[in-house]
Amino acid sequence: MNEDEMLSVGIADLPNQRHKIVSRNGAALTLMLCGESGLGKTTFCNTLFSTSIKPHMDIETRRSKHTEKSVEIEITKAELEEKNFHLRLTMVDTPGFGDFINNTGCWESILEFIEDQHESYMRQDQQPDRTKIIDMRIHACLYFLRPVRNGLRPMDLEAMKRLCKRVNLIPVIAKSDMYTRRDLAMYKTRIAQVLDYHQVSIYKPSIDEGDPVFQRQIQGIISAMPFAIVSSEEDTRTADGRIVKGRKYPWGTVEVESEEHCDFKQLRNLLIRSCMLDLIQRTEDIIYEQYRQEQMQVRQYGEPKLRTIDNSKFKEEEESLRRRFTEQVRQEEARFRQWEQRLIAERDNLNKDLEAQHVQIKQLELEIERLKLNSSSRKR
Ligand SMILES: Nc1nc2c(ncn2[C@@H]2O[C@H](COP(=O)(O)OP(=O)(O)OP(=O)(O)O)[C@@H](O)[C@H]2O)c(=O)[nH]1
Repeated sequence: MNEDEMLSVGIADLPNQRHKIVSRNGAALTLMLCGESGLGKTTFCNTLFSTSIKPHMDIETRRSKHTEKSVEIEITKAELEEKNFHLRLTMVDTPGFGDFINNTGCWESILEFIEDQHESYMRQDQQPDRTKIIDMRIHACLYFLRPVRNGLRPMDLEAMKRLCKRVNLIPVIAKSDMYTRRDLAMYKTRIAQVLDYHQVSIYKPSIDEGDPVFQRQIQGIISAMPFAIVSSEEDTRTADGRIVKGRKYPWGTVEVESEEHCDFKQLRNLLIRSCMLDLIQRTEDIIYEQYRQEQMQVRQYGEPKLRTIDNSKFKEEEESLRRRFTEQVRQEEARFRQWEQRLIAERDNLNKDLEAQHVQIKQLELEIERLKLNSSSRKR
């Protein structure tokens, strides 16, 4: 035993114990992919984990989904292992999101799903036996963007405004190989400005003050936000003969992993290497805690969740039904009013006839009276 060991009580060994526990238990990460169809969500997911976790949707299913007019929730689970560390991964896709001409409120079913996971966890946490808790709380929502001249489409802004309160929101510019360097830089600046102006709080990793290497890494990640990504499941050969994941064009190869070409590497660092624990911890300590506190203020123990958000698609249908019903009632009322007026007019006519006949009878009666008087005076 050296002098240092003799003097210390052993607290410094705690990180090693922690490391052993975490290595043994592995981790569970739940990611949500949000964004309109065809922006490369499936490709990104498979590129990120270098396996075919998510199958691509075939054209026919994609086409039929476009006519369904609803946002679905599609869950894919996978177990990944690297150097004896197990990651239980859950990917939540949202087919149908933002795919329609009128996308009003399409974020609501997604928001409801996210809140339902907090709710489900809260309910299980209130039970006496908490050994079998199923935790599907979303640790990060990757929001795939198709940028426009002034930064963001109104729908994306509205959706992100709501999502950022319930989940670690990470906006990404999808298929960034489609834009020139200049346009991409402009989009990045504008998106950041718009998000800032509208107070959409996107996820920012916390910087560990003590570790300068880690600090530099995190600063690199933050400065790359919003990430502009390129994904590809294909291996391609570069001009200098390397085999890389990339997209081949007549003018050259876009390398997924090159920081010169896109921010894929920074995003992967954030999600898997540097900030996975921070994402999980922030979900638990800040986002879930806020949800729990809000609910506890308006509900009593065991009371079901107040469903303030109804699916807007149903709301629209309900509204149009209500309008149709009101219109039908209005038409029927007008028909009855006409019918009533006709009846009243007919009654008035009949009354007039009756009155005329009454007058006629009275005259005849008078005539009879007069004739009677005449005949009796003649007899006398
Ligand atoms: N240029 C370019 N194309 C991409 C990129 N990522 C994916 N793609 C292509 O875009 C098409 C759609 O990709 P998917 O990954 O199926 O898109 P998705 O968002 O999952 O679409 P849905 O399955 O309809 O929800 C495929 O042909 C991909 O090869 C990218 O970064 N750049």
